[in-house]
Amino acid sequence: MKVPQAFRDELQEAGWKVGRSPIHRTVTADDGTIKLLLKLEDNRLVETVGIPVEDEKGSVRLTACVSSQVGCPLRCSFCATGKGGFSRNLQRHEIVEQVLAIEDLFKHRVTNVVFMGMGEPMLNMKSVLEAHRCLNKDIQIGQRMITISTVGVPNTIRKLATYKLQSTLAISLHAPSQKLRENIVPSAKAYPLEALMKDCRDYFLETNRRVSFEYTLLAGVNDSVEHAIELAELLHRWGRGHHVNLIPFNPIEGSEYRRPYRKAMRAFAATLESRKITTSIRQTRGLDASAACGQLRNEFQKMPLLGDDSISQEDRDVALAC
Ligand SMILES: C[S@@+](CC[C@H](N)C(=O)[O-])C[C@H]1O[C@@H](n2cnc3c(N)ncnc32)[C@H](O)[C@@H]1O
Ligand code: SF4
Repeated sequence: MKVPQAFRDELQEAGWKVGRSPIHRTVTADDGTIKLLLKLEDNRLVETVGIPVEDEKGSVRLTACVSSQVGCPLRCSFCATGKGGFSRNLQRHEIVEQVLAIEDLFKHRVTNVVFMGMGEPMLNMKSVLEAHRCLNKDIQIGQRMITISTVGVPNTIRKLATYKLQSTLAISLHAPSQKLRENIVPSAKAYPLEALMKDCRDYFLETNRRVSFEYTLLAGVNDSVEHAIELAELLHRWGRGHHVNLIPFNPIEGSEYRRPYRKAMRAFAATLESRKITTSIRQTRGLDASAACGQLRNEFQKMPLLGDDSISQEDRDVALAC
């Protein structure tokens, strides 16, 4: 697909060079998932994943999993991106061109976009919202087909609510209690769980869009039936009709975590379902393509932590507080 003219004009007006970052590497999995590394103008590498899924009628849904930052400063304990360090925020055209690269590679329109690649979108809200606008208005991807995933950055969910997007906000929760969450997600210290849940409830009241919750299952850490019961109680305290997406841990190099057995994942899901919380277990795709987020980039590039000044002092403070 060609770069849309409106997008090209917009970039030129803004004084940006209209170009496409070349593909540095692609890795293709047996299930058709393709992970690619784009080489940015400053030689930094960023990961994007294309995930094709064929429905019963034979039509293909193509999801682009895009990055919002080069690396991530938030250092969640199970995430290869966090372990690889942080370099800089992506600009809007660097986000949009990931989608175009996926379209070119698959020779198919991208139907869904998820901000679940490298980086924390809410630490780069301005570019993410500009890219969102471009994907929706210029590339004609429906707002409801776009998901923004965040581990939670103070004050950003309230701000996002004011835009009244029709897109899905997904919160990476990973634990039903503050203590456990802090162990898994260091940035939770700066944003207590109850404050995060309150902001999610307010987001729903403001936008009428239900927030969905992601929960990466780590064997022996957060995957017991007791954890599921506690999670159901937490969610019911803060609203109704929640959806939880369980993500089996994708092993990363040097990690102490393990992926739970299928039986434990099913028991966790059944416990939530029996408490009226709709639950899905994310199918692991492209595992054979070193698919855990950030892993491929780490193989090709080591980066300095917070070594760049394109992140604002405010965001840097949040990152360093973690
Ligand atoms: C890479 S993050 C990017 C978006 C945002 N920073 C966030 O945390 O929601 C997207 C999702 O990938 C998940 N993730 C990261 N590393 C993972 C791993 N090794 N195994 C399973 N899920 C992982 C995170 O839990 C998060 O829900
Ligand atoms: S899970 Fe998200 S917030 Fe956490 S380190 Fe990875 S990219 Fe950053």
